[in-house]
Amino acid sequence: MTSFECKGVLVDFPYEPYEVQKKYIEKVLECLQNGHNGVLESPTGTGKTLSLLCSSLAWLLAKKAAIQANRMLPTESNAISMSVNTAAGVDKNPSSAWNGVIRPPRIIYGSRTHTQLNQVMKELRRTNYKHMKVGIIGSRDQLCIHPEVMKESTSSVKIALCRAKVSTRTCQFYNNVELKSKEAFVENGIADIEDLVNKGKKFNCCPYYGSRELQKDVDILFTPYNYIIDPRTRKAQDIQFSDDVIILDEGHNVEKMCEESCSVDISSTDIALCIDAVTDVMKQLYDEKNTEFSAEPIQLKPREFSDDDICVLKALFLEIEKVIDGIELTNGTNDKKMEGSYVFKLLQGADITPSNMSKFISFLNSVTLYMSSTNSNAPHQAKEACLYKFQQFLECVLQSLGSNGDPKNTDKYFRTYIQLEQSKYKPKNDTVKLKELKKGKTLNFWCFSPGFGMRDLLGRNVHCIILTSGTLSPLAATISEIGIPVKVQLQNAHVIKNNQVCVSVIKSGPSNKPLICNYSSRLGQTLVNFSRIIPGGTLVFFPSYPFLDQCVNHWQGCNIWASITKNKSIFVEPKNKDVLSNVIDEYYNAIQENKGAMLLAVYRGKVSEGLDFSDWKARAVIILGLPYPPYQDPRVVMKREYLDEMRKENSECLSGQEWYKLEAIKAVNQAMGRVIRHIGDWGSIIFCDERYASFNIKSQLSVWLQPHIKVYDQFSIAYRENVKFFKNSGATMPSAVLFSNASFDEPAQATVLRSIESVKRKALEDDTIKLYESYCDKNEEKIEKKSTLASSSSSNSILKFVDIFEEQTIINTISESQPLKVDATSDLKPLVKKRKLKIIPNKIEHPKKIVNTSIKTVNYMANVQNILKEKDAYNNFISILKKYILERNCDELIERLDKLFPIKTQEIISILLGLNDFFNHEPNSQLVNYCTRLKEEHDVIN
Ligand SMILES: Nc1ncnc2c1ncn2[C@@H]1O[C@H](COP(=O)(O)OP(=O)(O)OP(=O)(O)O)[C@@H](O)[C@H]1O
Repeated sequence: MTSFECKGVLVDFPYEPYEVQKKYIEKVLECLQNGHNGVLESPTGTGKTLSLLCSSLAWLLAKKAAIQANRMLPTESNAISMSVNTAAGVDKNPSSAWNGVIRPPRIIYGSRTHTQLNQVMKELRRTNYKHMKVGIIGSRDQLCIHPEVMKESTSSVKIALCRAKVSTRTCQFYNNVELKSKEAFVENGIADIEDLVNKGKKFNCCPYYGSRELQKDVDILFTPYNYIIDPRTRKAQDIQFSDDVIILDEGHNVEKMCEESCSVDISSTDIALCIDAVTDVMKQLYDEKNTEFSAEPIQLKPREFSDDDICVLKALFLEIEKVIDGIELTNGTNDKKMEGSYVFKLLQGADITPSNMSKFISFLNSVTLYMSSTNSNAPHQAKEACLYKFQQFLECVLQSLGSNGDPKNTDKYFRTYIQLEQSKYKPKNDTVKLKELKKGKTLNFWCFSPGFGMRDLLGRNVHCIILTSGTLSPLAATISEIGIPVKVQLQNAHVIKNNQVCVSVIKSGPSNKPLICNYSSRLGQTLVNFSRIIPGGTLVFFPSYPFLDQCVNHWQGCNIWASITKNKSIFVEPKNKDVLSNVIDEYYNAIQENKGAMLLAVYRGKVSEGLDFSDWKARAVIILGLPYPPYQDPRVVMKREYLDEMRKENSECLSGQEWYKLEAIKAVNQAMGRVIRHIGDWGSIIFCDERYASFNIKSQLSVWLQPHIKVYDQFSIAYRENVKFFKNSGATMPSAVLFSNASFDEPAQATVLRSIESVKRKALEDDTIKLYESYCDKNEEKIEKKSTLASSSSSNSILKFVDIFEEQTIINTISESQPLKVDATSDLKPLVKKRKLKIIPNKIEHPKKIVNTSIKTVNYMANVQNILKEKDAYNNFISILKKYILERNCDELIERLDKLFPIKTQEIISILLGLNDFFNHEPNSQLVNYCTRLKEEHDVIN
């Protein structure tokens, strides 16, 4: 543990701080002392979390001391008082007082997920501040311990059921909150969600409500940041600020979340279910009256509305349904783009206006409460959830007026978009007829300004907001989007040395054709090559799931997939997040088994953030394409249009096109940040797309990475550089320990490693060398074994042969120094000379064995390409071949070839005849006869 002074504040730190940490801490203190907002970027692994925790809590102690000192020693001239006041900084909201007593602020620490917060809490345990009062906010999903509520599958039903039990005081755990929550939840130590649940069970006390009670009195409150940003969640959780400091860690998604949390939609089906819900309530009211005379009256919550109210509500929903039905969509596009306030006009048609909306919302709230307390069967709950959804819709629409209730805000920051309803969920019962669904519409109310939500947050008596992440580049764009005044900025360098990262932009693939995302074959061959030299884990990012699927299908249909799997086990990020953890476990296991693994994932997906890919879990990230948002997507179109309008008013605002491009870059920055996770980590970032060579794109990538970028025109040179990198780093980096010897799940592995004395370090290096040798030996063995196979057997699959043709769109003679174009370990005759690759610590092995290659095949395809010239014609040739192989219809083959080559030169006839060489196992006499005939004709003519 070390202590140092920064801006008059004494900061205790568990390690000797890195230079970048000192800079970071200084900026945090600048924000806290002056009440200024900050946007701070510091790459992953630079120890942001510790810096944030130690600096903010050190400042909080100074602030508390200042409050105390001012109470005891009110004279400004007092030296002690002056120094603590300097450290504490300005009193931005001097009115922050509880019961007349000035209350110190809280640090509200928001991160994206609870998993990330658990990591933060682990870091807190390492510090001298671990004894400060800690709170955590969780949802009912995470904290509820009532067996009946827990077994429900959807959050909205859980909420409804919980609220019903609380309001009728039928939850024993809730009933114990008042008595037992202090005993259960207040004690020394940092309790995470799991601890709260365990304590709740032990004391029979509700962790959700119990922990909520105590949150007002903590020093630091951990919460997923949607609880801070989303106004509706804030309200539901009763989160109020009082001169508190808001930290939004992992804040690269904050802009999106701000927009999302202020956007809503409602569909015709939802309204139909609301009508059903109200009809059910009417029936219930009728039954209620009848049960008054039954022998055992049912316990009901006293309702807060009359029978007449509920009839009015039904009439209102019928009116809304009519209004939505009556919206005329634009011919052709079947949608309608309108200004934000259009929603108010629609609602006015059903007599819902801004002035009566709040009343209406609380009326809806009492109806849903009544429903949840009286009936809990599934269809009933689905309807109740829709009623709740409509209530949320209205709340969001009302909030669009802003804190000052100005209708101009709605038009300035929001847009309405109406489209035909996509049937997301089918009605389970007869309540909604299908034909009604078909003509249904969805009313989207979208916020396009993250600044709207951020300004709202800032206006709620907060001391300052610090937005931080490893990837906020380009900073100016981020600041422009969040739309609040930002006085403190930082873009930190990395803590790693130059030899720990290799960044290559590769402009062309192994076949020397430009690398760009459309060509799955070229990308596939690139991956085949890299799969041979990257040790441990490799992450490959794709711009979208459809493109990922397309590549996987294509590669599985040819030899690419098989070639990669010989070097690495391949895993694909599933769309369903429930199975993701299994896939990740298997990926980790495959890496531990020494063969290594490759994980194909999508930008903005689960793999691109939040999972641990330190050390061997990702020694390389391969970047494919540029993940622009879907250009035609209505929301993307409207966001671009919105920004262009804003740009006219404010030249500092991003234009639609700028935003669109930056969205792609931000996703890339996030994905490539997976590779270096701590000071001892090392790895390669490989951009497989020529567009990254352009200044415009390069200059938007994370600042720390830019000096490392090397652009390669030729694949072979980039490949060799990477071979060298893996050889050198593998041999010299201390953290290149075999993780099978270390605890795989321990994120602080690096820290442990760093503390290993130099003697042990030598042993680690030896381990590293062994690891490389084992990779190398295995690889070599495989190559030798399979090469023999390949040369001894003739092509056993013509279909594969055709695929190879398709993959190898260019077939030039390849020098031995070049990387491989085709996998020599495949069952096919290799098309090119193959270099045997061996990675050893001190030198790169040069090819020893050259597999006999079919130059004839190479030349053949080159000739076909030469003659056909046009890409379409060449593709047609391949498809004719494929079809023939599948269907064996020789007449059709000849007929189509005849058309494809209308002029029959000697060369063309040779080509056609030459085809037979590739049909080794099935000589095609018809083709031979056809060619003979052509030759005779040709000879006659000439
Ligand atoms: N000065 C230091 N010396 C040694 N270890 C440190 C130092 N600072 C932080 N660490 C440790 O380094 C590890 C990596 O830091 P951490 O993950 O907090 O970085 P980060 O920048 O917060 O990353 P992320 O972007 O993922 O939040 C942690 O285990 C942390 O305890």
